[in-house]
Amino acid sequence: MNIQLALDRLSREECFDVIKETERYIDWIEVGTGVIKEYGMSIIREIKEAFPNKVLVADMKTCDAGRYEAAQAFEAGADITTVMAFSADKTILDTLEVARKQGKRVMIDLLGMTDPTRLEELEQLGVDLIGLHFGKDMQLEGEIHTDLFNLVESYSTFEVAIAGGINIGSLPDILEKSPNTIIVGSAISKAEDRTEVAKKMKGLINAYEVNY
Ligand SMILES: O=C(CO)[C@H](O)[C@H](O)COP(=O)(O)O
Repeated sequence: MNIQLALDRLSREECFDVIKETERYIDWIEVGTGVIKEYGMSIIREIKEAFPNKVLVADMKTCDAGRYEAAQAFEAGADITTVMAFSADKTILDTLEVARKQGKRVMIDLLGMTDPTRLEELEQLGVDLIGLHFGKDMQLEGEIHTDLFNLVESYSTFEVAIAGGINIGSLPDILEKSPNTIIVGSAISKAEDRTEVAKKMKGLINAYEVNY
């Protein structure tokens, strides 16, 4: 099970600080949408150059012009780019094609998605990696719940990531659902001792995997 460190609402310098302080305990690095909007593709390039052995996720949240945006992200060094589940099928197919040609991947972000038939369609389109997502603004009114997994429980073909305010308190319930990747942003990046929080979260994951 991977930890994907999400870098959101951080300056360029803070992004590097957070990675350096936690790199022993994280597997994937996500350059957040807001950070990409602030610094452009150059921050993806710089982070990949500095940490070439980490899988780099560009949280592009693409919803149109898929071919162009996927190429942009991959050219900058991303290994995975994100595309919204509500996008047109053509957008999703185009991004998957660009990814396949370059040996890269697309993560489909299910933010706001409640329609199980869309999952069926995504599977038929060839999607293999999806992100369950309890959004930042939704977090102001509640907490992530494992009900999110209901959307994908009848599918064994998807590799599943999950995001949305996951912290040390909510991690044990999430672990019970055995996602492939746990995306953690503010619980680590805004912590006083980031190293300690990342270490504890990785420790909980390792302990769960040993006993599973
Ligand atoms: O995609 C995102 C926001 O749209 C974040 O990367 C994701 O929600 C993880 O961050 P946090 O743990 O702070 O919620």
